[in-house]
Amino acid sequence: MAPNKLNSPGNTSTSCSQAENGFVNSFSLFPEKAVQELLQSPALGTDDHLIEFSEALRTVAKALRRVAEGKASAQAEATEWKRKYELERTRNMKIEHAEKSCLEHQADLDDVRANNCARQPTLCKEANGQSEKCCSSNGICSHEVLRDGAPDSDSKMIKKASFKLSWFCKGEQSDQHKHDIVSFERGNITTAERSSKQISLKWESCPQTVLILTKPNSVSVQILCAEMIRWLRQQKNLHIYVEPRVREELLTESSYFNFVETWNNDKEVLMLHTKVDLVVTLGGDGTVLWAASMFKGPVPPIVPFSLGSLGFMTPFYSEHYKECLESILKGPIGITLRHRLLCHVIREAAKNDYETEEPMLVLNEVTIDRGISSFLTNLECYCDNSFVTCVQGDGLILSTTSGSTAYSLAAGGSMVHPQVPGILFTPICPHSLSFRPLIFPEHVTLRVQVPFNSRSPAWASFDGKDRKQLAPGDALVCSIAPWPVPTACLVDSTNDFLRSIHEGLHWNLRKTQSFDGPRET
Ligand SMILES: NC(=O)c1ccc[n+]([C@@H]2O[C@H](COP(=O)([O-])OP(=O)(O)OC[C@H]3O[C@@H](n4cnc5c(N)ncnc54)[C@H](O)[C@@H]3O)[C@@H](O)[C@H]2O)c1
Ligand SMILES: Nc1ncnc2c1ncn2[C@@H]1O[C@H](COP(=O)(O)OP(=O)(O)OP(=O)(O)O)[C@@H](O)[C@H]1O
Repeated sequence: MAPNKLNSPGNTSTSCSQAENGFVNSFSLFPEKAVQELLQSPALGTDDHLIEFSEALRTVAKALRRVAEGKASAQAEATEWKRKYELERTRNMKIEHAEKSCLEHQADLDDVRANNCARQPTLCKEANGQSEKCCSSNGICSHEVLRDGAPDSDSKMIKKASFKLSWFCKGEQSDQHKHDIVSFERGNITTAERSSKQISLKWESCPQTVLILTKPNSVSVQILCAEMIRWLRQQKNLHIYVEPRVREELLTESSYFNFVETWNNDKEVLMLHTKVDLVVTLGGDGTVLWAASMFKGPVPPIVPFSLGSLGFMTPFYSEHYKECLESILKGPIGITLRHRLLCHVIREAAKNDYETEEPMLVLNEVTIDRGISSFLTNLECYCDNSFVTCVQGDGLILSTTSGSTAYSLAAGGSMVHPQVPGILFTPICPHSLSFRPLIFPEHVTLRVQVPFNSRSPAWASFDGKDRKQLAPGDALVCSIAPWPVPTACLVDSTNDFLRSIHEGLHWNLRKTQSFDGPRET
């Protein structure tokens, strides 16, 4: 009989194995459910037309699924092109800047240096020794020019300090970032020296402008901030930038702080990276996240002072700020290059694939969760257009390795050294016993799609902030951003990371077993 044909073991097992693999999709669910409901009705159970109707619906569902997959793949491709375009634009801008700086550099250098050295005799000795190497083909140089009509009369034009990054491999210094090179000479596959050992930043000209970012509503932070500004101005003659809120607080305390600079609008914030040589944060990890979020492109080196309860990214002790800053301003500085994720929300309602919202950059993670809804999230995940899985649970965390000790860790993800390039894929309370977290390599593009049959919308949040609703059909596409966050190390990136998990998490703390007991003979 026809209903038996539908309920035949063959048919049931096919739909079951699809469901187990997470392949049941938004379109195929509706017709099956509808048909089952119809079949449950005794009056219609034997109607052959219904069977035909259900098959027709299945065909339509299949076609719709193909359309959805095609659209998703086009979206991912468009995002990838957009990313490549942004990379190319950044690269061209860098080349343009470098060329411009090289020309101006020679002419201006003597002038500016003479000025600066008069103010900072000790700092410049070393930098002057390095100046000839500036713009050399080895290492990465940085010079940006500020023409802002700054209030200070002697600073009509402040040259952003240039620096060079070098990678230390096997205790030796290497000017160039060594990429992993696979050799296959005579049929033997070997890899060259691994890249990205300790990274060292050496100033080629003196840092002149410091941005200080502070955790709000903290008296101890306010006091330290004022003290640090006085010291940086009086002892180092540096230009200081703070947030508008902090400038107001400082001026309420004393008119002495009139020289402290700030910005008036978001446009000026976007240009901060061209003015600031160094960022100092006073707070906890949240203040480092805040600092990173202010830079939508390149980020100046950040020196994070610890004034919170937990500090995974804040290795510097505020009590010793003078010694720390002396040594940072002099250089060289150990650097942890922390990767960020570039996230695009792509709306189903968008008229074309290029109509995307402003991309978001995260240093820790982007979380897609169920928000206040009591339903399971249902998220289809793809990696470079290959189906990964369907997340049914409270949500999913896509985390950087720096964020691996934050929310991802609490959701069962592994802790990963921040210098490892990769994207952690960590489910939140998955309703499945076998959903272990994954780590993807740095070059992939991940896409998380809310299927059309989802019972509720999902919510994306970026480093725990800026929640955005994802309606059925909307997707979040994310990949590693081209602008990492360079944070200064107290010792080096490995030592700082291990110290943070030992001190912050008491990782693997256990009383040592005593010698006094049974022994293997
Ligand atoms: N269940 C959880 O563990 C949980 C839940 C929500 C958010 N978070 C984390 O909080 C972060 C936002 O931090 P915030 O300070 O603005 O909010 P917050 O003030 O709520 O602090 C969250 C805590 O996470 C810690 N933290 C932040 N980044 C970290 C990192 N990279 N490694 C280890 N610990 C880290 C902070 O020190 C702080 O103790 C989010 O990015 C997310 O990772 C964690
Ligand atoms: N300059 C800032 N402006 C606005 N918000 C900020 C700023 N700096 C930090 N925050 C926010 O304040 C919150 C607390 O900051 P932070 O984590 O640095 O301090 P904390 O909570 O005392 O540290 P810990 O979590 O280690 O105890 C975070 O949510 C962060 O995003």
